[in-house]
Amino acid sequence: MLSLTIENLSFSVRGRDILKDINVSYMENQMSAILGRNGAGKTTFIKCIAGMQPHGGKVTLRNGKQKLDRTSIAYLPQLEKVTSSLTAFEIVLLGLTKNLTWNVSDEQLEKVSKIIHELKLDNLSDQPVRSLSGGQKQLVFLAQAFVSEPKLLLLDEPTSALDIRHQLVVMETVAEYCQSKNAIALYVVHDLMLASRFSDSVLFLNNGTMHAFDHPESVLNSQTIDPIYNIESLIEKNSRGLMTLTPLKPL
Ligand SMILES: Nc1ncnc2c1ncn2[C@@H]1O[C@H](COP(=O)(O)OP(=O)(O)OP(=O)(O)O)[C@@H](O)[C@H]1O
Repeated sequence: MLSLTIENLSFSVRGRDILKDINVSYMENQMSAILGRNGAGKTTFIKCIAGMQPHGGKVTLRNGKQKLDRTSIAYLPQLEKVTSSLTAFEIVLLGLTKNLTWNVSDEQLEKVSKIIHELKLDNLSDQPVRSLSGGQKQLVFLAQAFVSEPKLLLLDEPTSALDIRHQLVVMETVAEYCQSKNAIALYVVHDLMLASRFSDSVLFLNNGTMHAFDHPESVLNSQTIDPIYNIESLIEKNSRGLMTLTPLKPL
């Protein structure tokens, strides 16, 4: 059984606490949203887990008794403007850089073709990524994250700048990946309704501390949300039992 355990995770810069004593754990097949205001520490949190940021405390990714290292983790940064003239195929191939040499093997090319096919990107394969739409780019970079078959996906705002349909496509693709590979996905997101729809748990960070960590239905309520964002909101359940949030006013 795959598990990710985070104990007393802390990070400070010049005496300022950016993250303080975060304790959370996740099990395989789980998707979990990381929520909080701008500057709350969300990106720093997933960078620490990815091993990209020196930190205090302990992060342990384990499959049964076996400890897994960074090669089992894929990190997808916030997509800035992509200006690369590499093709979609080449971008996905770069997801295998840990194992790439000057000679790319048929097996590696086959892996790339397979994931491109699974994400229905075949007809974009030869196009430079800079020519693709935001949604298409996001899927290409997800394919890059998937191609090494990581056990832990860390996604920083994978749905930002996407229309509603592409948000659903991306989130469903991640959910299917977690189920089929018995993986864990943590994703930073600002859309609370998307978090409620695609999470087994949500972590609310507030000024670098853990404000709440629980099932979405226990956490996504006005008592938790309003003080964090300093707003007044109306939160209701619709006929399908899913959350709807109407922001009423800033306080
Ligand atoms: N290496 C660093 N040196 C100095 N300050 C840092 C460093 N890393 C993060 N910070 C600060 O820590 C705070 C949290 O940053 P972080 O990017 O993690 O926030 P965030 O919740 O992801 O924000 P956003 O929603 O705006 O993307 C910010 O004030 C940021 O400036």
